[in-house]
Amino acid sequence: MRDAPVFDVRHVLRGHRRRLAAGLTLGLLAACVSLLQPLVIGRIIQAVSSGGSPGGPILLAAVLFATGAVLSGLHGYTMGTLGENLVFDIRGELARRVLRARLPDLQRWAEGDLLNRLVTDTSMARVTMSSALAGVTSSVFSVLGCLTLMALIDLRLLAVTAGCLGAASVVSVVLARRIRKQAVVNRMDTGRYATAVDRVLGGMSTVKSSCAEAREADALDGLAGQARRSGIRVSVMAAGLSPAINVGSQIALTAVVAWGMARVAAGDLSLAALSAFIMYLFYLVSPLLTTFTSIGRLQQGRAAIDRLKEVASLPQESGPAVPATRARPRSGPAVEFEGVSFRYRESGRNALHEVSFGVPARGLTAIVGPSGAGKSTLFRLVERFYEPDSGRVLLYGADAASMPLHRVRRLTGHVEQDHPLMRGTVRDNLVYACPSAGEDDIAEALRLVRLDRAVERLPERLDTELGDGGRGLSGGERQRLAVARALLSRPSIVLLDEASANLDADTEAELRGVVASISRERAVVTIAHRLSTVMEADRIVVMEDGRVRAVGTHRDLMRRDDLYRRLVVQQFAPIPETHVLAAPSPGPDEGEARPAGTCRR
Ligand SMILES: Nc1ncnc2c1ncn2[C@@H]1O[C@H](COP(=O)(O)OP(=O)(O)OP(=O)(O)O)[C@@H](O)[C@H]1O
Repeated sequence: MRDAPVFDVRHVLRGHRRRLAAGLTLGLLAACVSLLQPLVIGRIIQAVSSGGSPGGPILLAAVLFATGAVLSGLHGYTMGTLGENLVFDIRGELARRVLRARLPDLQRWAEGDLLNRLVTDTSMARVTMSSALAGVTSSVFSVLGCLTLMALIDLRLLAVTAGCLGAASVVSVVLARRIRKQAVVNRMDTGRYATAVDRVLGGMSTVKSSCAEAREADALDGLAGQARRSGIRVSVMAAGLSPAINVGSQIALTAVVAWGMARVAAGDLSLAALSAFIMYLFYLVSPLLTTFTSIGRLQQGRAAIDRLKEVASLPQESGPAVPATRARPRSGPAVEFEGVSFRYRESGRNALHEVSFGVPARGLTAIVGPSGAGKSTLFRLVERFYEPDSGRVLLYGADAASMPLHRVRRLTGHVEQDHPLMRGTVRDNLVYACPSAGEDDIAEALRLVRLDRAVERLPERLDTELGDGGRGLSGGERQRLAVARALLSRPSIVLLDEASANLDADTEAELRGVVASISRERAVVTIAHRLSTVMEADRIVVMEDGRVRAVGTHRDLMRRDDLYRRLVVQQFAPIPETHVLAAPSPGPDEGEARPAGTCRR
């Protein structure tokens, strides 16, 4: 495992230095041009009052207005595209880190929360970077320019202005900090809401069949209300930014006019200088307001970026993430467990204890045992989703821990127990692990799992769209499609987790034939609760409480392993007569509609 390298906006900004520099330069030029405008307007007034021709200054003013408009448009465009490019990079980097994250760490995250961060928080970061960054950069230049020109006119009036606006600025800075804290809370509340929505959408049929719609709607309302309250707190604080600056500037204006006029009367200051100063004071207010409201928005964006940093810090899988090439198996057993012990971090006890057994390079190896015995955990270790705490997993004699990850995954084809399919067409699902598969290979894989006729009957055949989890196919068809997908990439080791769980007796018998034929040329390891599917396996590994209890053939194990014998007997025992004959005694309301209120869900 390796930790993800530091993810920071500054780090991401490095790749966009030129555009940033261009944006800042344009902002600076736009500010300079707008600062020149009062000077030229002064010259127009002067020309008119002295009876001269104002044509020249008017033309200059027109040029300045046009140049200012073009420059600020270009500045907005440059900073806007900078924001979009930055967020594009951030999204790409985050997607790569999520895809390469270690599965156990990733699975600790609620899917809804992760989705909310990747979509909503990145959008928020985009708004921050495109509009708020543009606002801050251009307005800061205008503020600094105004202050410089005001200082040149009269330092003492500037001190009064700075005193009044400085106090307002301190209030605004304090508010901006609080906005960030509240924005973090609001983003978390929104994340909780997204998680709850995702949970409900994922279990919609359970919600409906449990009559839980009203309960879930109330729970969602509660979470939405929480997000609303924290959102309102952010808005209230953000709304306080403008009044603080407005009040500060009004007090400054009153003080400057009152004291300035007194000084004009005393002959200490010219009326022209006071007018120019007041004009700049008016000019100062708008960029100052933009600066602080943009800072407020930047703080909200930083809250979103902080949440993105948490996603980016997900520990990454080790091994080079290079395009996979087909791994060439060496001789020897396909898989060997050597004294492997393993405990899930969340769990108090070991899922596997000192497990040792081998899987030959050819043939069918079955793993059986009661629920929770550790069977699926073995597959997770072979695929290196998890690393053993002690012991080794060897693939064709090489320690899987020291092999490049893509090689381990290329060696194996895994049919998982749950959700083996994704939204997309039948073809997308089939060629997922082997996008270059040809039509003949696809047809052959479908024929092998006896799915060819079922696919022919679909409205768009291979191009029929499936819903989430493969909705649109029956459970058995989904399972066979997942097996076909695993076979299509021609792995050396096929891992089938409960691969026959959803099959009817005929299809199960057919699939058994398929498994037997593919196991002639590769290692097939299958986990099955239905022992009928594995009785012909070349070797059967019996697991109990995370330990290997016995290894042998069906005949062997029937003779010498109590647990195996019990599992077989339980499965093939006839249904006791009491279970067949004993019907539930009729209740008082038998045949009548269930009275209202009986369902207390
Ligand atoms: N992600 C996990 N986090 C914590 N504990 C887990 C996790 N997955 C499995 N376990 C625990 O590890 C043990 C072995 O689980 P495993 O899924 O390997 O059993 P199994 O034999 O495949 O069971 P089944 O036949 O019911 O699928 C169980 O006690 C289970 O509760």
